[in-house]
Amino acid sequence: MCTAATYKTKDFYFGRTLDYEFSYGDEITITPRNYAFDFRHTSTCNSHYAIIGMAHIAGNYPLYYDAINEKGLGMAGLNFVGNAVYAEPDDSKENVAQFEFIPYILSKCASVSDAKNLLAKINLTGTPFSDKLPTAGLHWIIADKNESITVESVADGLHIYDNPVGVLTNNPPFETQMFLLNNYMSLSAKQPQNTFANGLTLNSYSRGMGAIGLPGDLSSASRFVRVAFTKMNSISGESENESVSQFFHILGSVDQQRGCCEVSKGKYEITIYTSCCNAAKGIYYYTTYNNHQISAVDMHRENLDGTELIRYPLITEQQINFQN
Ligand SMILES: C[C@H](CCC(=O)NCCS(=O)(=O)O)[C@H]1CC[C@H]2[C@@H]3[C@H](O)C[C@@H]4C[C@H](O)CC[C@]4(C)[C@H]3C[C@H](O)[C@]12C
Repeated sequence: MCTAATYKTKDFYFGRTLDYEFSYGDEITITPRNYAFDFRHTSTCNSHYAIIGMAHIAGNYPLYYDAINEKGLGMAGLNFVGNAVYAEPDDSKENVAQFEFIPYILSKCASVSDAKNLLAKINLTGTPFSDKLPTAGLHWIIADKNESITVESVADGLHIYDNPVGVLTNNPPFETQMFLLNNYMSLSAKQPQNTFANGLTLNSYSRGMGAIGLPGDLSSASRFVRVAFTKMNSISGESENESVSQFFHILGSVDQQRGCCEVSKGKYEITIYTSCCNAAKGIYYYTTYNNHQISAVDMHRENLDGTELIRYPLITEQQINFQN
């Protein structure tokens, strides 16, 4: 399972949890402006916006899971297994392989509005990266400081939805996730009023009773509701530390602990990493399952006019701050 979320204070923040039972070998990867993107079906793109995000690098190619570009646009891919259906290449459109969808959009678009225009010309194909890395069944969230959209490629084509909550999880399809929110419209951050029935006295005996009914399990549909409620009721200061801290708390509401989600005998899905990008400043913050200390890579501390990928392996060991 995975969850992506957006958050706005003074700056715009974008991130996700990556939940899985194993890691492909992920690195914070900066693609500078002059790295040549050899897109599979279209021409090579020699000059583009710089990108920072989490990627598995294969054959010097950044296979991004989630990233932002220097213009403040963010994009993340989340599992959509069983529903994702990609197209065959079509000569009348710009064919983009699913593994290059994030770099394709982030290298060319400065905003969601740009992305919408480009998406109208795109045919998303199932072309695999290699026989070792077959096609991943995903759907995507694309967001900037003003708006978010969800992109789903399904049996009847490519769908682009406005995403007014700015969150995404996995199955079922996004429209159904949004519809299911109707079931939770009476939840509140405030204490509830007794509307149960006339003539019966009921009392709020604990704080937090306005959100009784908020689902607590790890299913994708439940995480969607939980993170939407948490994010949309979130209040924090506007400073960088307060904003980043609050963002990790939002995604902390859907954190996955080893042992609670068995995917096959003895194998458990966990939150491998949690990311939080300051999309305005080009900073990628992250924590990992075993390291809750926030680490960060700032794209603007690198030469963004270069031609080679810049890679930072994840710091996965906890650094406990002993005070005595
Ligand atoms: C497994 C990851 C998604 C995690 C997730 O959504 N878990 C939820 C599980 S479930 O639905 O609830 O069962 C996805 C997100 C991005 C994916 C990677 C990126 O798409 C980049 C390449 C794409 C290649 O086709 C396959 C390898 C790969 C390197 C992908 C491996 C894997 O499918 C990743 C890492």
